Amino acid sequence: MTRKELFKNTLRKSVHAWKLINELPLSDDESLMLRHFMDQPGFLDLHWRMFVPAIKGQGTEEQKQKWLPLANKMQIIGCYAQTELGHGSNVQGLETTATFDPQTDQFILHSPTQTSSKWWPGGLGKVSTHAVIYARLITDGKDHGVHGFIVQLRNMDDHSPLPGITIGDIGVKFGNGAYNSMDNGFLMFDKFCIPRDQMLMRLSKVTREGKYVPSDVPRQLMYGTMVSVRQTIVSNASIAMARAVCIATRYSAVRRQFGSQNGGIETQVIDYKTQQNRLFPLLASAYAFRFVGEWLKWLYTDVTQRLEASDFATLPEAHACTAGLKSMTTSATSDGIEECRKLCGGHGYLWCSGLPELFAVYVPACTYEGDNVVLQLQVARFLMKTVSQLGSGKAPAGTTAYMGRAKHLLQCRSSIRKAEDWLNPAMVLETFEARALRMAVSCANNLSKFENQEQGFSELLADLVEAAIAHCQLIVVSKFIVKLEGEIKGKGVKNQLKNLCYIYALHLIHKHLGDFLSTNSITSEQASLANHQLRSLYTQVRPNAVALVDAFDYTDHYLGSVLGRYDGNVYPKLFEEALKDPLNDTVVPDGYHEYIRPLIKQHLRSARL
Ligand SMILES: CCCCCCCCCC/C=C\CCCCCCC/C=C/C(=O)SCCNC(=O)CCNC(=O)[C@H](O)C(C)(C)COP(=O)(O)OP(=O)(O)OC[C@H]1O[C@@H](n2cnc3c(N)ncnc32)[C@H](O)[C@@H]1OP(=O)(O)O
Ligand SMILES: Cc1cc2nc3c(=O)[nH]c(=O)nc-3n(C[C@H](O)[C@H](O)[C@H](O)COP(=O)(O)OP(=O)(O)OC[C@H]3O[C@@H](n4cnc5c(N)ncnc54)[C@H](O)[C@@H]3O)c2cc1C
Repeated sequence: MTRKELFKNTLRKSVHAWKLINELPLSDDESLMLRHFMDQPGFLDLHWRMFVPAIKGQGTEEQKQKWLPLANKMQIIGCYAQTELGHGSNVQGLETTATFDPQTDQFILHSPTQTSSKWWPGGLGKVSTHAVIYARLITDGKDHGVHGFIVQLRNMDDHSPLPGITIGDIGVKFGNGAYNSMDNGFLMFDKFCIPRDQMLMRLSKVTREGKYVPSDVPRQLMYGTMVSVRQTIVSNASIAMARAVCIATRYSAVRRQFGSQNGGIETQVIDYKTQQNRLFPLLASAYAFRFVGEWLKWLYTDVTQRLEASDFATLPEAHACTAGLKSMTTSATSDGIEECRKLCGGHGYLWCSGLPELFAVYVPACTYEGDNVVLQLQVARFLMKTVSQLGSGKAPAGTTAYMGRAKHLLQCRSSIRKAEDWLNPAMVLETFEARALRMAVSCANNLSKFENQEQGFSELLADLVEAAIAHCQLIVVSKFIVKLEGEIKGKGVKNQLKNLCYIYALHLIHKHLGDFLSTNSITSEQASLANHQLRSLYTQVRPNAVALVDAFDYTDHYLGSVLGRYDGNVYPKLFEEALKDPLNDTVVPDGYHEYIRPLIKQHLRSARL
């Protein structure tokens, strides 16, 4: 499809989905499932996942009563317009202004520079009638920082932009199809007025007289919508990883290369240890991200209930966990999808493998809802704070509880003696805890050598990100182990999950061996025992690998991959797909008479001469 056709088709699908949700009707969970199978980014994502939650989280009761019924019936369509041309990560650096005018009781929204143009919001370019806009609030000449506002963008009769608003699509993005179904947009305000009651005032307020009343709760609650989406992105990472792994695993069982003596049957590529060493950790990651996603959903629900009761104690941890896990799982999944493409050899590069589009549509997850490095630095700040409070009497809790055992973890030596010890959950956990704590403490020690903490932080950014990743990996490993300790129906299933859990942990040790050795969390002998155990786990997973991806229960239609077909009938179907290509509509291609024939004839003529 052309961009215009793709966009229009996405409108058609979205509206059809909305109709089904209402007619059947579907519950919230079923609607989410429908979105999942629609399988295309579109304006509904931003309306339901960001616009509505922003009003719910930051609006007053009156604002919710006014706007939510309209939004819930989709009589207005909204998006989340925060990022600008000049600033995305640095939210405090946004430039759009919202100046209160006491004469008219309105805010005047203005884009003072080109870099202040809103740039990127999904659904903004062509669809949304409304947006939650983030802008600097100015009253009586004083800048109070960034706040949210509900703004109507387009005329409800003919969809034209309201006077004072310039709006459009930012253009084609990475890949063919992929995220181009979405109208990511730009927006400029030219002294555009909105009534005062359209500032989202649950946190801070502006009175009729123009007095600014600051929030009596943490101002970071304004970032709550991002926290909520980051949490869902972790579960989505598992879905995307599982999809790529399903394709690569099934195809690896079908594909044969080498290994036959005198014309016998060749080896299935899945039997090569190199293939297993690249594929099985990704299979394990798909499961691991699912379990940590379930746990994160619980954590998010818990913090939401606490916030409603004005208990803000766990907010920093919820922020660190959602930010860090969003970052870690999306980076691993993007890399994993690309690895799956390579695991499928040349055919993985074909569009009909399903992997190129999956990669193209998935990879912006490393950037949206917070650049992955910027988010790990938030985790690092949280860790540095926690380390600095050790010994102050305030015991670290939740995912940093292990830091409370700093004395032991800083000096303990791993008691792994034989390869099977690497299947001991306590020993594995302690190894990850020691590595994470030692990396964090080492950063904190290095930071303390700087007179200026912020300067030190800047200097040590790369180390801090590594410490943050180590902490996040510990969370994933620990939640996998907790899952195994819970009730799992069927001994066979439990055994398979156990194998995957230890593959996940041991492959991380192998991949980050430098960290584990340099922090003395393990010795090189213990590292080689881990490798030995990993190879043995691969052998145990091998006979069940295809069943473990069949368990994701993806239909062929959803996978959209010739290589990942359930029936393994890959080669005839590759031919079928090739023959569908428009280039094969004619035997002699368009352009032959114009370019190829004259070229060949010229050679023939010169040959005769
Ligand atoms: C084959 C075809 C397949 C098709 C498949 C289709 C499938 C598609 C898959 C996708 C499906 C669904 C996806 C879901 C839908 C996703 C839609 C995505 C749309 C994207 C939207 C966006 O991107 S919106 C914009 C997001 N922007 C950001 O994330 C900006 C990042 N920056 C920030 O968050 C902040 O500025 C930053 C945290 C970096 C710093 O903030 P700042 O105010 O400067 O604060 P600091 O001074 O650093 O910190 C102050 C203290 O506040 C703490 N803190 C910061 N943030 C929070 C928070 N959120 N909550 C709580 N506390 C917070 C911070 O830690 C500091 O604390 P301290 O104690 O003072 O140290
Ligand atoms: C597909 C897609 C959809 C989007 N949808 C929306 C939407 O609906 N609404 C919306 O408001 N926004 C949206 N965005 C914008 C998105 O949220 C931002 O692009 C994202 O937050 C990153 O910000 P940035 O572009 O400013 O990156 P930058 O911050 O400019 O990042 C550039 C580089 O600088 C590095 N960097 C930046 N700051 C630091 C630092 N402090 N320390 C170290 N390194 C740093 C980053 O790691 C990165 O390598 C979308 C983006 C994409 C790609």
